[in-house]
Amino acid sequence: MEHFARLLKESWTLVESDRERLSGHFYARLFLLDPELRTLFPAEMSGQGDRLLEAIVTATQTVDDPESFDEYLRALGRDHRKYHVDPAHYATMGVALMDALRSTAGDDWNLEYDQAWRDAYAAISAKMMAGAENDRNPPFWHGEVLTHERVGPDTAVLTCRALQYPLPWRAGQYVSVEVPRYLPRVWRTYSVANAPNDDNVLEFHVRTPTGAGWLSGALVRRVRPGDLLRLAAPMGSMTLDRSSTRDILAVAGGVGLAPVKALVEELATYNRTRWVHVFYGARRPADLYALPGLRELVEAHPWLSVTPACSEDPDFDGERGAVSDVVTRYGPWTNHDCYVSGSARMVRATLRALAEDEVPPSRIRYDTFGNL
Ligand SMILES: NC(=O)C1=CN([C@@H]2O[C@H](COP(=O)(O)OP(=O)(O)OC[C@H]3O[C@@H](n4cnc5c(N)ncnc54)[C@H](O)[C@@H]3O)[C@@H](O)[C@H]2O)C=CC1
Repeated sequence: MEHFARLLKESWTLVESDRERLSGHFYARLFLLDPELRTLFPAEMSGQGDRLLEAIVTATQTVDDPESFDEYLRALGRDHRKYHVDPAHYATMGVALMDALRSTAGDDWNLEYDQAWRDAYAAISAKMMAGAENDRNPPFWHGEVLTHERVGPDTAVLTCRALQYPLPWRAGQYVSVEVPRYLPRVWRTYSVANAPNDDNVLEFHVRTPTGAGWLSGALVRRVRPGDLLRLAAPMGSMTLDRSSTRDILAVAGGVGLAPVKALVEELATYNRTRWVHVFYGARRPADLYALPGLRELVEAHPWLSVTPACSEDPDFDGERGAVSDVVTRYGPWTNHDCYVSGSARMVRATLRALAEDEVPPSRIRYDTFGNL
């Protein structure tokens, strides 16, 4: 297995710096092999298109740890049902991937590399197909927007009800979202900001700093109550371990508060014994949109404390600085279960702080949507 993983990583270095060419070749080949596949992708390919290749490559690079990535790949397979991907498509994608790798790598590509990628792709696609096949849920749910509130110039909190079928997510997980009316076939992941409930209602917190994020832009600025969304495949491992008796540290940056709020709501249904400390960082006080709701939860639950922090307001009447630094000031957190949610850089900084406190990695849960 070590040799196999080394071959994959070594060969990846031949194409890594030429991602654009790899991606261009992959999609050109894919659509030539099966022109029908083009209809599964959005009209505007930049950004979205790369996600497929990205997912394949990420999975291939993690093949040396098959146990821990088994569930990830199955979930990815379940998630891909929303694109109406079938087993024949997986075979076509494999051919396009191999062609793209060979032509981008050039003369240094060899037979050993070729075999390693073919084996890796076969293993990954088999797991993804198994995940898709065993999924009893629909490929996606329709969700009707119930409420939409602008809580800042760039930020919205919205709720929607999944229609027809129950949507079984766990507190802390994320789902894929599409807004067919404005951006058909463009899917992005968002953490669900509330705990599962009998009403099948999901809450999302979305922020889009000026100019960034098509889908987030539509969710913040265009979506209205009554609009239909599509939701797919709950994923992610930032979930509660109910068997643990350790106290909890949750660190959230900006709208990274969403999954943390869901976890706290879930804890409110059964916790009596674990202290739960939430650190909630934002740039300015006006960005702490969720603070009033959190304060209500603190009033209701004696085991909960919330510490807000502002990183860009030297006059803030509370903790100042990046939330990762603030957490360090309150530590050590060595004996806590830790949850971290925010931008990739915020997560990285917080993981470093927790490593200094010697928190065992197995007690830290996080999901990032960007590369760490
Ligand atoms: N499950 C998850 O991990 C989730 C992650 N997110 C991500 O969270 C991010 C939130 O973005 P915004 O609301 O714009 O937050 P932001 O960029 O305004 O940052 C909020 C706070 O996070 C901390 N922070 C940011 N960059 C940092 C750095 N380099 N080092 C240390 N601390 C840092 C600071 O305390 C800052 O005040 C997005 O990237 C979003 O994709 C959102 C929801 C769920």
